[in-house]
Amino acid sequence: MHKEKGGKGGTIINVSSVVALTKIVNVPIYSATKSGVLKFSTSLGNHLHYSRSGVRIICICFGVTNTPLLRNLHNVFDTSAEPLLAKEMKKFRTQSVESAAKAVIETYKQGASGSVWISTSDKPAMDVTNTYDKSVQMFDDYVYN
Ligand SMILES: NC(=O)C1=CN([C@@H]2O[C@H](COP(=O)(O)OP(=O)(O)OC[C@H]3O[C@@H](n4cnc5c(N)ncnc54)[C@H](O)[C@@H]3O)[C@@H](O)[C@H]2O)C=CC1
Ligand SMILES: CC/C=C\C[C@H](O)C(=O)/C=C/C=C/C=C\C=C\[C@@H](O)C/C=C\CCC(=O)O
Repeated sequence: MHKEKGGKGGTIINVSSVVALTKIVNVPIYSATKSGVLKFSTSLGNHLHYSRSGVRIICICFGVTNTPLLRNLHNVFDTSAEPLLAKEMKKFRTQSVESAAKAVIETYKQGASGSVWISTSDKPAMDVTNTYDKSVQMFDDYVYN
């Protein structure tokens, strides 16, 4: 896909989770992987890369979605975390896969490279790039000033 490698550009939509954006702390490895996806996407989607590659990189963070993944959670995570996990997950309205699919289409139509989206609780997909950027900017201010 990379323009400098003879490709025509394109779009990659990476799948992360609301665990990467919220205070959920009881699934450390899962959180690490989803945070990695988020940071990888925002970094690779940056205009410096995008202007060369022509490949738009978008990250979508799903809330609890009614897929087979949810149907057998026993022994997937640390079993001691299961009760807390069950409690955390009840805070979300489980959304349909149709809502998740619509959200992916919306991000494909509207998403800028490096953008971050949330799809949760059957609500329309929301572009949260500005909020995400602002939170990062707050850390930048602390680190660089
Ligand atoms: N269901 C949910 O509530 C949420 C899911 N996600 C993420 O969405 C993504 C998809 O999850 P679901 O559709 O819910 O799960 P799922 O378990 O329903 O589907 C996962 C699919 O990945 C395939 N797969 C597994 N390992 C593979 C491999 N090594 N190579 C190729 N394919 C492989 C499986 O065969 C399966 O079809 C995951 O990254 C998950 O972490 C994120 C937030 C919420
Ligand atoms: C508390 C989470 C609530 C909502 C987040 C969101 O809906 C979500 O991402 C749901 C995920 C459900 C995942 C179910 C199974 C995952 C399987 C593996 O990929 C787990 C990987 C590592 C487990 C080890 C660990 O993190 O402790």
